[in-house]
Formats: sequence, C-alpha cells, structure tokens
Amino acid sequence: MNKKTVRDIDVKGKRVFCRVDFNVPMQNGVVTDDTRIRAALPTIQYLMEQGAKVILASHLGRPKGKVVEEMRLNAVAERLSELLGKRVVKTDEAYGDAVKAAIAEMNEGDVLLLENVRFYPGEEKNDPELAKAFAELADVYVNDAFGAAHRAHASTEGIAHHLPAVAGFLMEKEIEVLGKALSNPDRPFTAIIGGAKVKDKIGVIENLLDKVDNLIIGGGLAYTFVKALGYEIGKSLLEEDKIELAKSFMEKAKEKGVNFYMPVDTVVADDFSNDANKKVVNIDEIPSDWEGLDIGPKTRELYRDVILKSKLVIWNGPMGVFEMDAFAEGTKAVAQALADAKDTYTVIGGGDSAAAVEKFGLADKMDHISTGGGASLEFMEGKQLPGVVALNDK
Ligand SMILES: Nc1ncnc2c1ncn2[C@@H]1O[C@H](COP(=O)(O)OP(=O)(O)OP(=O)(O)O)[C@@H](O)[C@H]1O
Ligand SMILES: O=C(O)[C@H](O)COP(=O)(O)O
Repeated sequence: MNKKTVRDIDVKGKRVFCRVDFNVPMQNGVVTDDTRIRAALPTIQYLMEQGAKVILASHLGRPKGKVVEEMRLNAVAERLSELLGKRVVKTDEAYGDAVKAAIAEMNEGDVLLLENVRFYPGEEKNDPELAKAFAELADVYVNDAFGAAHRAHASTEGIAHHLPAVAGFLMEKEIEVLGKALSNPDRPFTAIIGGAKVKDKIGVIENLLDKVDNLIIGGGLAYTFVKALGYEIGKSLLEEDKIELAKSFMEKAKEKGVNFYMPVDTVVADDFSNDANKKVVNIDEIPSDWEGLDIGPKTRELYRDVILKSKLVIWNGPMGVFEMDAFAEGTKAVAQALADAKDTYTVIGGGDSAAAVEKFGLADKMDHISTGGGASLEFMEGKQLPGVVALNDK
C-alpha cells in the first residue's frame, strides 16, 4: 500500500483520533456480533503499547444527524473494555468542551470512545467545521475503518486534511488482500457473485470480467440471467430492465475467454417462506407460479468443482435465501467448498456472505473475511475509496 500506516509515525504521548467501524449489530442494548470490534484490536493495542492517548470514533446505524438513544455507543464501549481488559471512557458527545476535558484527563495508553459521530448532521455532509472540531481533539489521525472507507464523511475524510493522517492495521490488511486479488491474482482466479439484485452488482461484474478466469453467478440475481437466456423463471426475482445488460455480460465473458457459470438447477418454492412447498427443477423447467430461492444440488457440485480447482476465490453475495434454513443449502455448499479448498486463497467480500460463513461455523476456515460490506463492493468495482485517498502518501 502506498499510504503511511501507524508504523510510520511516532505516537508516544500524542492524542490519536482513531476512526474505527464499530457499526455492529445490537439487540436490546447488547452487541450481538463483535467481529468488527475485535478486528480493530491490533491497531488499538499497538497505539496503547506505543504510549498514545487513544481517542476512538465510530458511527452506529443511520441516525440521520440526530441523537437516537438506541444508537449510543455505550454497549460498544462496554464490550471493548472487556476485550481490552481495561476501562474505556465513553463520552456522551463526539466533540466540544466536555470531550476536550475528558481527553485532558487521559494518560498514555488510555482509551476513550466518543459518541456516535452520525448524531451530528455535519458528519455525513463532510462539513469542514465538524472536521475541524474533530481535528482539534487530537495530534494525529488514524483511519482503521475500512468498512466506512467508501464514505467521504467528516470523520473518515474531512479530518484527514487537518492532521497527519495514516492507516491502521485493519485498513492496511483489507487494502492489501483485496488489492492483490484485483491487480496480481493467483490463477485460476474465480469470483462468485450472488445476492439479491443485478443492479447492485453491475460495477463488480463489469470490473471482474476483465480480471477473472471463472465467474460464478448465484442468488436472486441469477434469474435475470436465466431469463436473458430465454427461459421462463416463474415468480423468481427479475429485473426486467437488466435483461439486456445480463446478455451483454455473457457476451463479454465469451469474448474475454472467461468461463461464465450459471445455475443448471434450482430449488423452487410456492411461497417466500421457510415452510413453503419446495422442489428441485432443472433451470429451464421453473413452473410459472413458483419462485427460485436457492441453487440446486447439481449446481452446487458444479460450483464446488470450480472452487476446488481455483487458486484464488472471491465471494460476494449468498446463493439463495440463506436466512431461511429451507433455502440455505446452496450458500452452505459454497461456503463448505471454500473451507475444503486447502490450496485456494479464499476471500469473503463482507456483508451477507460474511454473515453466512459465520452462521455455518466456517469463518475460521477462510483466509480473509472482509469487514466491509459496501466498502469491499466498491473496492471490487475498482473505485477509489475516499477514506483511503485522504491518507498521507508514503
Ligand atoms: N433467489 C433469491 N430470491 C430472493 N432473494 C434472494 C435470493 N437469493 C438470495 N437472496 C437474498 O439476497 C440477500 C442478499 O443480497 P445482497 O445483494 O444484499 O448481498 P450482499 O451483497 O452479500 O450483502 P451486502 O449488501 O450486505 O454486502 C439476502 O437477504 C438473500 O436472502
Ligand atoms: O456497515 C457498513 O457497511 C459500514 O459500517 C457503513 O455503513 P453505512 O452503509 O451506513 O454507511
């Protein structure tokens, strides 16, 4: 990476404003998945060991510039205290005199967590005044929030123009793993793209068609491709206005010599529910009032073969409605194939695929699970991430 990291600067005795992505799932005031908090620990612990005063900032949810009580970061501070084995001071605001006073009390190695930065309308607007107010709290800026790096907000981008600005270890690792995959991949290189909509994956498919050897399609978006081949898809998800685009992707794959894999069979249901009647049919035999909710067993075998023969696989988006057990088998089979592919470097592109791998208990079998949903998607589209661009060059 051509950006400076925490290793390149001296932080001893300094106040470090460290942006992290603690946008974690919560239920009844308790953090239900602390993956993103744990992923930031190496940077936080390094800063503590180096004698910095660590001021952490994060967003949680989308409070739209207002205080929303359920989106306060108190439970996150508690969980972080447990993980660090050290009390984390939590302020009720994210800047201003009370926050400055709390920071003035800090000793080297102490950790403080600011309130949700999205309680202020200036955060998402990248208001220069708010960026300055954040910068006034610190001597150095560290961005370890890969998950929010696609957002040009006051705490992810604006602040970087006022302080020495470097990347944390998580940011560095994410950029290196995904960057290497896209610029210098081991081959055969396979991308598996699933999820709900073609619309959300256009940029990724376009960019990956120039890079991969194999492109595997699954999930709800596959049915628009099936329709583009001229088959009936019953009540399955269809984006009518993307049929031509799907055709052009298949043609482009052919021109570029990319093997394009689509489902050959599918699990159809007579209702969008876990208890629906279901059956497996070939892809050209979907009954008119049924909908495809998962890839079928022949497709699972086909995809498994391709995965096992690959040296690098990137996966983004589930193969079916994996939240319902009745339609989770296809997604599970892909996750299992990735887990079994010992000579394959496996990268999970965040979001729902990461949740699926966790759900099946296979997370520790993957080489890299990105902490970014939208951020990893935009990175895979070949876009520059504003939170990274704003950091100091090496
Ligand atoms: N055949 C299908 N029919 C309808 N919905 C489907 C189908 N297959 C998958 N889905 C749904 O697609 C959703 C995931 O799609 P999405 O495009 O958001 O995935 P993602 O890119 O992995 O997630 P994220 O946007 O969080 O990164 C899941 O909720 C899943 O139930
Ligand atoms: O969960 C995420 O993808 C990041 O935390 C960014 O959140 P956002 O989509 O609300 O900006």
